[in-house]
Amino acid sequence: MDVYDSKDYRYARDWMKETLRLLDEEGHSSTVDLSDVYDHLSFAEYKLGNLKRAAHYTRLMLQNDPTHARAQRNVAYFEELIRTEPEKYINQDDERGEEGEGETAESRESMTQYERYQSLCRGPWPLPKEYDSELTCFYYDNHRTPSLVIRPVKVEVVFHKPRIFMLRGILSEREMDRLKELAGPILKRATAKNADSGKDEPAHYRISKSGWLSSKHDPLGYVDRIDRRIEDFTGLTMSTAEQLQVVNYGIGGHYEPHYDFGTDEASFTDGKDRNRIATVLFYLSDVELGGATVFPIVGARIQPFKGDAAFWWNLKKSGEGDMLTRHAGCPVLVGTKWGVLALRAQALSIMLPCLVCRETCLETRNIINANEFLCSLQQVDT
Ligand SMILES: O=C(O)CCC(=O)C(=O)O
Ligand SMILES: [Fe+2]
Repeated sequence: MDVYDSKDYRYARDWMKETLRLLDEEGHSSTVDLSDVYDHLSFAEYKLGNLKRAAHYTRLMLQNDPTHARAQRNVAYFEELIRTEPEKYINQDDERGEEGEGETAESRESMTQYERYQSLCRGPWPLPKEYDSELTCFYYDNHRTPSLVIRPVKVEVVFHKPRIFMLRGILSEREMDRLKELAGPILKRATAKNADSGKDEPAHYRISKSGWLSSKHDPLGYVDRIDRRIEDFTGLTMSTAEQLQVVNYGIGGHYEPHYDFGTDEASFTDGKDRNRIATVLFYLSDVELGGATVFPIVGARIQPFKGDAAFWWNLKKSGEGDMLTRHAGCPVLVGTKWGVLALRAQALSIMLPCLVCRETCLETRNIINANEFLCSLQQVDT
């Protein structure tokens, strides 16, 4: 019961419910104790804040074993909490009853964030009707950079709020092979910042291997060339960008919903005054099953296609984080997933006046480009 021991109660609940389903389908099992399953299920629901369900499973446990003293005490305890503090203990999950019924637009509305993530990982949601006439595709060049003029980027707008762009066929087979080759020796279990300790540590919500690609280790110049291509089409300077990050997910690998921009004050007050304005996520592989990139708040879903990249702005023109950009990498079910992340940071103090008013930034090359890109791709604040 790894998920249970690691306090991953949502998954623990899913496993327990699957056990119940199998017991129901296959009849009695000599190895699985039904009371034990209800006991774990009840505790998981309790930890998830669903007291009505927790009480329900404990009652089922009592049906199986009416003398179970702890179960008797727990039912009384849950009932007392539901009676005295319903606003605290009856949440959306409880009100909706058991999940698993067919999804509708309405039921999606009332899902928790995490359930939206899970649902989108299972399959796409229909796009809002008003998108029909708005999703477009076009070739993009900036009329200036020779490599772009010769080979414009094929852009497809796949979502509007927030704007999500797909850059089709942006990497060649040779480039992708080279990136994977460079990644081989540097891939390590990915880490994330632990909010309590402030340290980078492996985390259950991010299961993958990753590594930073330095152009120093690439005498053939592939990394530099890709970095420059990003600079050319976004206009965002490489000088404040992070190194390219290769990510590799095996079966079950995933990255739960998060923001790419810094949400804490420290991101703005560490003297650097910068934040991750945009994300480019290159896909170096197709994924046989699973592995989509999803945006649970807005219901967007991107299926990885080898050679394509997804691009979105993390910050609004005001420099504030765009809260609609919360996104996740879904669990890979069959196959492996390779990606390269290019996170672009921009010093906000010099960027903001330029994004608001084009005329004020004529001297700064990268800023002018960023502004043009914003305009030409009709970046809109939401
Ligand atoms: O793998 C994905 O689809 C998303 C990865 C991601 O969001 C990240 O690494 O920040
Ligand atoms: Fe991300």
